[in-house]
Amino acid sequence: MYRISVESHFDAAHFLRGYGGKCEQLHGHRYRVMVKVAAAELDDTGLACDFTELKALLKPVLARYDHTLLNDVPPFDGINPSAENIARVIYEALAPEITGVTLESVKVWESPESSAEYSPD
Ligand SMILES: Nc1nc2c(c(=O)[nH]1)N=C([C@H](O)[C@H](O)COP(=O)(O)OP(=O)(O)OP(=O)(O)O)CN2
Ligand SMILES: [Zn+2]
Repeated sequence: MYRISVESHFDAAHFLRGYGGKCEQLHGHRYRVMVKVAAAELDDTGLACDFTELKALLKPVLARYDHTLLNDVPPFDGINPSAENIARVIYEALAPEITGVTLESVKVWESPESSAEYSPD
């Protein structure tokens, strides 16, 4: 099995409703996002999945959230924009777009020290 990943980022503000601490206040992050896919075989070019194509699929998904207040952007107007929820929402947006390889997980960093990763199993 081959596993490959691409990374990108977006900048956004958020707050965590009901958190009961400092993160309930409006603040911002440069969110780093890693997408991992797996493939059993390589194509004739020797690629499991073209990094460029994968990044092109990720770009419009992250553009929905870049330079926004996440709490105003669906579905985060209804669920908290935690790193966990952001990772799952990005996974679910990407999954239908990815063909020929398996989308394994999406990982979101709020800071260099703090991240959440979502995979459906
Ligand atoms: N499991 C999670 N815990 C927390 C999340 C989250 O998404 N998932 N988010 C937050 C806040 O968004 C907060 O911005 C991040 O908290 P923290 O890393 O503690 O804050 P700092 O970046 O200011 O780090 P310091 O080490 O305190 O400087 C909280 N928890
Ligand atoms: Zn935060």
